[in-house]
Order: sequence, then C-alpha cells, then structure tokens
Amino acid sequence: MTEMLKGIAASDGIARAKAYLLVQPDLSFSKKSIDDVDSEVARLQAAVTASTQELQKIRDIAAKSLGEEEAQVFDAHMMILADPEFVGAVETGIKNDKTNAEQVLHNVSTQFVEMFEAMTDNPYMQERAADIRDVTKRVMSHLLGVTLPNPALIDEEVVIIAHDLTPSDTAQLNRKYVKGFITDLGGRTSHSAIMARSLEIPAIVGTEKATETVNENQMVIVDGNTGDALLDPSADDIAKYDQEAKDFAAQKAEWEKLKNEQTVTKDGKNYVTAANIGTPDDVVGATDNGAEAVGLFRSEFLYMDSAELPTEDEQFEAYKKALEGMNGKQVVVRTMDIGGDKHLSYLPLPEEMNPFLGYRAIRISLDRQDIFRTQLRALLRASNYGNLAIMFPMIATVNEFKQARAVYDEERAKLVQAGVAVADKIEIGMMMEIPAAAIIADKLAKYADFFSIGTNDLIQYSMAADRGNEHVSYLYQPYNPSILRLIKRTIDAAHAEGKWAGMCGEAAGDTIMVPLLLGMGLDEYSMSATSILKVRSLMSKLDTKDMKKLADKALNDAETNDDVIALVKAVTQA
Ligand SMILES: C=C(OP(=O)(O)O)C(=O)O
Ligand SMILES: [Mg+2]
Repeated sequence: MTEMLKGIAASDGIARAKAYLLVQPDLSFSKKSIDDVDSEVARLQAAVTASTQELQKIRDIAAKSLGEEEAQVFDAHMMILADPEFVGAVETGIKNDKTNAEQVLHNVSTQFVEMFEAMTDNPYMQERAADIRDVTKRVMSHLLGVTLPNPALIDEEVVIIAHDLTPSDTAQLNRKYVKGFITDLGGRTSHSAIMARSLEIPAIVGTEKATETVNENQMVIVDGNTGDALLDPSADDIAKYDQEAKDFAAQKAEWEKLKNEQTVTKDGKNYVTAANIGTPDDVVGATDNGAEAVGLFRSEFLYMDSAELPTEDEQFEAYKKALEGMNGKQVVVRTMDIGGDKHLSYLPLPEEMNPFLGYRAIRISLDRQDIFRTQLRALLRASNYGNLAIMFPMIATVNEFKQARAVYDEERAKLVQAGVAVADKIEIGMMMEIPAAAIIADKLAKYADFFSIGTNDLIQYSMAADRGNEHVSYLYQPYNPSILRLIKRTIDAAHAEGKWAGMCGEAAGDTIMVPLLLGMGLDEYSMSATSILKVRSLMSKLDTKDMKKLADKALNDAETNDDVIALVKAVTQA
C-alpha cells in the first residue's frame, strides 16, 4: 500500500530511490558486574578492532568520494583507538572494577571529554572532545551489536531519511548516490534546505515523522516541488512521477536557453540575477546556471569545512578562486556568519538559550577582531583578481556598521601602506535582515554602499518565528504586508542615497515574490543558482509598470500573506 508523507518543499525536483535511514541507534546499556574479566577485556578488544576496521573502510571511501581533507577526521578517530592511554584505561577499569565494558568505556570517555572540554584556552584540544565522543559511540555500537549509520559508505542510489541534517552532515553526502532527502525537522530556509538547493538534490523538510514512518530500504519518491513523499509507490505512481521528472527536465531545458542572456523585463528594463554560493567550487554551478554575479558568498562555509580557523592565505586562495571563476562579474562576499545554527567545533561558543538571538555573525567579528581582521586582509588581497564587494551580516545598528567599516578601512590602509595591491573600488555593504535595521534604513544608507535583504532572517525576526522550527513554519510569510513594507522601505532608502538594493534571502528566487520585488524596484536578485533561469524567464514576461501597481496594492490594500498571493496570481496568471 502506498503511503503518503507530507512536509515542506525544500528543493525542486523529483527523486526515486531506496530509503537510507540516517538515524542514531539506541546505545543505552545497564551496568553489570563481571566475573570473567579476561573475556570481557577480549570483548572490548574485539569491538575496538571492528571499529578500527570500519573506520579504515570509511576513511578510504570518504577520501575517494569527498576528498582527502574530509577523510582526515577518521584518521583522528583511528588514532584515539590506537592510543594505549584511552583503550588501556578502559581495560584497566574492567579488571579493577569487575564491571562490564560498556559501563567502563562510558566512564573513561566521560573523563576524557571533560578533560578536553576544560581546556578553554586551547580550541584544538577542545575539539578532541568531539572526536572522543564519536569514537566512543562507534565502539559502543560494536559492544551492543547495533549498526551506526555511515553515510560516507553509501555506494548505491538512496534517499536519505534523517531527523535533521546539519550543514556539515549535508556537506558529507555524496551527490552521486544521494538522490534526495527527507527530514523530520527544518523549514524552507533552514540551512539543510539551502544546501539541498545548492547541491540540486530534491528535498522535503519538516515532515515531523519521516524517521518514524519510513523503513530502511523502502522505495521512496521525493517530490521536492510540492513537499509530498510517496512510500512504496504503485506502478501508476512511478509512471506519473517519472513523467513529472521528464517534464521538469524539459522545462529546465527550455530555461537553459536563457543562460547567456541578460535579465530583461518585457518592457526592456535590466536587472541582475545572481547566485548564492557557499564555497568557491560552487562558482561552476553559478556560471552553469547563467549567474550574472554572486550576490552572496556565505564565507562561513570556509570556516565550517576546516578543522581549525582557516589561515589568511587559505582564505585568500578561496576568494581569489571565486573572483577569477566569475571572470570580472561582481562577487559579494559576506563576512563570517557563525552562530545560530552554524557552529565551528574549534571555536566553542557559549551555551545560549536563544542562539539565533545571541552571539552571532558581526557580533562575533567585532568581538573577535583577530578573526575578523584576518578575513578582511584575505579579502583585500584577493580583491585584485576580480570584482569584489564585501558585506557584513546581522547589522542591527548604525554603530555596528561604522565599527565594522572602520576595521575594514584600517586593514585596507595598512595593506596599501605595505605596498600590497588592492582594488581601487570595493563596495562595502550590509545584509538587511534585522527589523530594527530596516526601520532605520534611511540612516544606514548614508554609510553602506548597498543593501542585500536577507529575508530568511528578516522574516524569522519580524515574525518571532524560528526559521528551522516546523511547528511555526506557517509564520514564514514572505508576502505578508509587514515584510513587504520592510523590504520597500529598504529599497527606497537605498535609492534615495543613490545606492543599490538586492536580496539574497530565499525569497529572491520565489516566483510569487519576484513580481512584487520588481514592482518595488529591487535591483539585484540573488538566489540558489538552480532558480536563476526560472526567475529570468519569469521576469522576461513581466512589465515593470504593471508590477508597480501590483506592489502598491499588496503594500496598501492587502491584509494577509494569502491576500498578496491572490493578488499576484490574479495578475501573473491572467
Ligand atoms: C541570506 C540570508 O542569510 P543566511 O540564510 O545565511 O542566514 C538571510 O538571512 O536571508
Ligand atoms: Mg541571515
């Protein structure tokens, strides 16, 4: 019997494959006294050997499919298992306490984790705590005879089913085999959804119960356009969805024709459609999809993909590669936006009740100026290789912007003084993603060279609704007049100072939103690369004068998000 699972459509496309459950098994155990300590030690040793063999296999596959750097984390795990201090302490514990291996392993591991975590002045050693936890989990799974999911070992086509996928989980998935994914948690703008779009993997998030409902190896169809998943589809369903997948491919081929065209409306006005990227490697996808610029380079992924703070030279190479890859087209690099749901294992942040309202983005950069200045120097040095712009994330006040810009000016002056080649003109702008900032956009526009509206955060902060929480996902209302008014205010404020306004939140690639944004005069539209040609095609059919009237109605007459959807549909589908 076919079963249906509903969630939030997170990344376009249709996928059909067997389910792979990326779910942590139950590793609970109870404490037991042991008489035969020798056989208990032997049981531990067998679990350690099995874990090492498994890690070696994962390491080899990860090196081939994901690269040497990603594979190195498994070396660190094998080193712990080879370290007599760790395993030796467990063996001694079993012998002295006459207690089962699970309990002693747990105790020893906790001691090591606490010891490493206490080294607050040494982030490298603190990071070892996470390795100890991971290794302990693996040995425990062998002691208990349960299997841990090993996504790096996937070697056939699958649809991943997970409770949630963090950006680093998502980064480890092999694009060749992972055809789609479905999660319990998340919303359209959670980072797992954004990653799925940049990897062009059809995805559904926020189903609340995918991990409970779907069985390992069950056949699944993921409809990333609607948010519907079908379990054990019938032959008819398969035929229907295969046809939809074909239609989608045909539609994409039609859009492809616009790849080398400019973005022009029906009445001949030019706009910029740009790509959001996470790493310099994404530039290929951006140019393949006809991006006229990179409107958002989320530089924090450089930090997340690294085992420690990336050096100035490493960053310089990454920015240079992105700039050269875009061949003179503008690349807007956003300075590090860590915090919220994006973590760095080597930069422990305080435990916070509300991380999205906490120590994040520019707040960290202004506090940890060592990190910020290194990034700015790398950017300035790279600026000579293309058309660079820089923007600061999460600016709430005029003073934050001024402070960040002053740090930039200082680093720039120092490099120039030292004779380093730096581009003459680098625009310095800011993300507009905090309501307080949007309300004083007229003031900020005096200092910033441009605004890039981050609707993902602007909506979550305006609606007081966590962007990753499926229980409040109904409040993700990009067209609500409240949000539209903040956007309009931002665009008008930029224009009044002769500056440009763009949008790099997910709404910039949304086909209901684009007509409204055109009507409000937005200049630049930056989105997941895979949405660019769809948006360029849509814009070619729209007249800016009609869209202005539409936007005025939405801003002034509409009361709700749904009212606005109806207004847009009445005009664009007429
Ligand atoms: C583009 C944005 O930034 P991020 O999604 O990385 O927070 C946004 O908030 O809209
Ligand atoms: Mg944001």
